[in-house]
Amino acid sequence: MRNPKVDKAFNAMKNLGIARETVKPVLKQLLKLYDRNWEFIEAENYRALLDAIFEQKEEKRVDVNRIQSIDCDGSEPPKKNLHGDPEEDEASSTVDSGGILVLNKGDIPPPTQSSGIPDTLNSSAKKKQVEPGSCSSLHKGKGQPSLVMISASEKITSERASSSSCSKSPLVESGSFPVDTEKIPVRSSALKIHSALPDLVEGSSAGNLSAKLPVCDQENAKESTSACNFQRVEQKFDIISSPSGDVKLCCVLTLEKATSHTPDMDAVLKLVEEEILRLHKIEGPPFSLKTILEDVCKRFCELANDSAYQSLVKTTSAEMISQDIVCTEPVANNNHEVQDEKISKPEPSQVFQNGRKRQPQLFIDDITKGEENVKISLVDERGNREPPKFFYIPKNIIYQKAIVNISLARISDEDCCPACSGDCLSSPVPCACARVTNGEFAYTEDGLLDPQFLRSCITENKYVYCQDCPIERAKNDRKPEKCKGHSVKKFIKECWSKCGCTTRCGNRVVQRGITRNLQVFWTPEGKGWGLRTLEDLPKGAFICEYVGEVVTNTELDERNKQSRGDERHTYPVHLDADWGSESILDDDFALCLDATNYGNVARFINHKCNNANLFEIPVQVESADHHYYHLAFFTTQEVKAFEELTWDYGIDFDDESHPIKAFRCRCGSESCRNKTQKG
Ligand SMILES: C[S@@+](CC[C@H](N)C(=O)[O-])C[C@H]1O[C@@H](n2cnc3c(N)ncnc32)[C@H](O)[C@@H]1O
Repeated sequence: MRNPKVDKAFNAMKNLGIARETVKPVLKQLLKLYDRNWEFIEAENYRALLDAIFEQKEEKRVDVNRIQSIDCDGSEPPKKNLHGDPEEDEASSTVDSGGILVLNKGDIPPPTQSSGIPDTLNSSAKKKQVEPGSCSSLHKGKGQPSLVMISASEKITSERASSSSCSKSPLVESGSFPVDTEKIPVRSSALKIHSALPDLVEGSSAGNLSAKLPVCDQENAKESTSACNFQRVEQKFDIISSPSGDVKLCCVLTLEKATSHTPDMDAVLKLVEEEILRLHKIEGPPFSLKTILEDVCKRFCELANDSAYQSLVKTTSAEMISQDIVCTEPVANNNHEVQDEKISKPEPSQVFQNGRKRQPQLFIDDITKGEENVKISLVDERGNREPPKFFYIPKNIIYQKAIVNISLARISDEDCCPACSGDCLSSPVPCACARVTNGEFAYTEDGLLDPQFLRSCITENKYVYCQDCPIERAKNDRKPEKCKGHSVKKFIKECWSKCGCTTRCGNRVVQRGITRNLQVFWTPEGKGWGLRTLEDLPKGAFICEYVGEVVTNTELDERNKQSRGDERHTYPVHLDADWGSESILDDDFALCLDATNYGNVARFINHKCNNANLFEIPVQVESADHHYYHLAFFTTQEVKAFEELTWDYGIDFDDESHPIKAFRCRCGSESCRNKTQKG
C-alpha cells in the first residue's frame, strides 16, 4: 500500500516543477535521516525536502554555465505535459543543471503596439513546454521554435550554492526543472515581454546579464508590499532572443519564503514605476517600466542580430577593457551553444567607450571599397541615416580642365635623388629632396613629422596677399574686394619615382596612403558625419590627404552657381599655398579640390575653430611646383582612440559674401569664431 504522504510530497514538488524522479532519491534519504518522521519533512511546505533537493543539485552541478534548450513550440507534440497528468511529468527529471524560467501568456499584460513586436507573436501565444537538455531541438530550423538559454553565471551560482546551504530557504533556480511559472508564481518572478515566440531559426542567441536585484523579504511583504525589506543579493537577469526578433527578458528572484498568491504583473510594474518616479523625479513623456523593459529587449535583439555590430566591436581598442561596461551580447556558435567565456569575460572588443554599449544602426564595413590599405568603416550608432552619397577615390582625379603637369622631365635633379639607395633617412647627408625643408627631412625614422618642423608649420603664420585674388573674384567678379590673405605653408617634398631610394624610404609617407585605423561616424553634436580614429595616435602622425576632383576656379564657380550653397556638404579646398607668388592668377589656372561627389575620407573631417588635432601641410610628390600639390593632414597632438579628428577650415564666419554659406559652427571650442551662431 502506497503511503499517501509520499504522493503528497511528490505533488507538492511537482507544483514547484520538480519531477518525481528528482524528488524520489532525495525523499528516500530524508526519510532515512529523519527516521521516517514526516513532520520534519512536511514542515513549512516541504522546506527540508526542497533544501535537500537543491543541495543535491548544487553538488551535482559540474558545468555551472551550461546551456539549456527549451522547446517552445506549442505545435510540436510535447514530450512533457506540465499541466497534465502528474505521471507524464516524470520524464523531466533530467534537469539537474541550471536553466531558466519560461513564462506563459497571462503572466504580464500583452505588449503594447509600441513595443515593435508584431501582433502575431502575441496571438500565437501558447503554453510553452520546457525540455531541458534537449539540445537536438535547437537544430530543427524554421518553424521549429527553440531557444538557446544560458544559465546563471558562475558567480551567481556559487552564491546560490551558499545561500541554499545556509539559509534553509527553498530555492527555485531557473531552469533547473521544467517549470510552469503559473504554478510557482512568486518564488521565481519573471517578466515576460513577449508572450509567444515566432518561428525561430537556427542560430538562436541568448544573453545573460548579471544584475544586482533586490530580493523582497516575504515576511514583511505580507504586511505591506511597499514595506518590502529589500536585501541586495546577486541575482539573475536573462535576456533570451532568437534571430527572428523575439526577445524575452527574464528576471529570476529568489525569495526567502514562498508566498501565498501571485501578484498581478500590472500591479508589480505600477509599484516599481511609482518607486522610480519618486526616486528619480523623471519628467517628460509618461514613464512606463514596461516600455523600458520592451526597449531593453528590442535593443538586445538589434544588437544580437547585427553582424555589423560584430565588425564594429572588432575594431575597438584593446585598452577599452579597462572601462567599465561589459557587453553581454550573446555569441552563439554554429552549434547553437553560447560560449560562457565570452559572456562572463568579454573580449576587449566588446567593451565600449564611456561605459556605453554601442548600437550601430548603420554600419558600412569599408567605405573605401578596398581602395585604401586599410578598411574605413562608417557607423551611425544612434540612428539610421542614409549613408553619404559620394564616390570614394583614394587619389585626386582631374575633373576636366585643370592643368596638372606631371612629367619626369619637369622634375629637375635638384628635386629628386637618383643617386640614393635604400632609405634616405638613414643616409648621413640628407638628399636633394630635403632641400625644400631646409636640408632636413620633415619625417622622423618613426614615420612621424619632425616635432620641430610641425611646430614651425603651426606657429609661423605668414600670409601672402594676391593682387587680384581668385577667391574675392569668385565672390564678386565685378568689384572684387582686396585679398584677405593666404597663409604661407611650409612644403614637404617626398622622394618619388625619379629617386633611387626604395618605396620603403622614410621620406615617403603621404604617397603610401592611409595606414591608421579610422572610422566615419555620425557626430552627436549636429555636425553631420565626422572622422575619428580607432587607435591612439601619436603627435605628428599622417592621417590622410584631402582628396577630391581637381577643378579650376572657373569650374568651381560654375558648380557653386548650380547648387544652392546650403545644399553642399563639403568645402572645396583651394590649393592656394603659393598664390601670393603669382602676380595674377587666372581662374582657369588656379586649382581647387572638390570632394563633394568624389573624395576620400578627408571629406568627413569637421572643422574646429581652436586646437584642432589635425593640421594640413602641402606635400609635393610627383611634381615639384607649388601649383598642384597634395594636402596632407597630420596630428598636432596625441589623439586618443575614438576622438574625433578635426581641422581648422580657416573659415571667416562673418564673411557673408562667401559663395558657400558658412554653417553654424558646433565645434564646441571656447574660442569658437562663430560667435553670432547664425544660420
Ligand atoms: C568637409 S564636410 C565635413 C563632413 C560633414 N560633416 C558631412 O556630414 O559630410 C564640411 C561640412 O560639415 C559640417 N561641419 C563641419 N564642421 C562643423 C562644425 N564645427 N559645426 C557644424 N557643422 C560642421 C558643415 O555642414 C560643413 O559644411
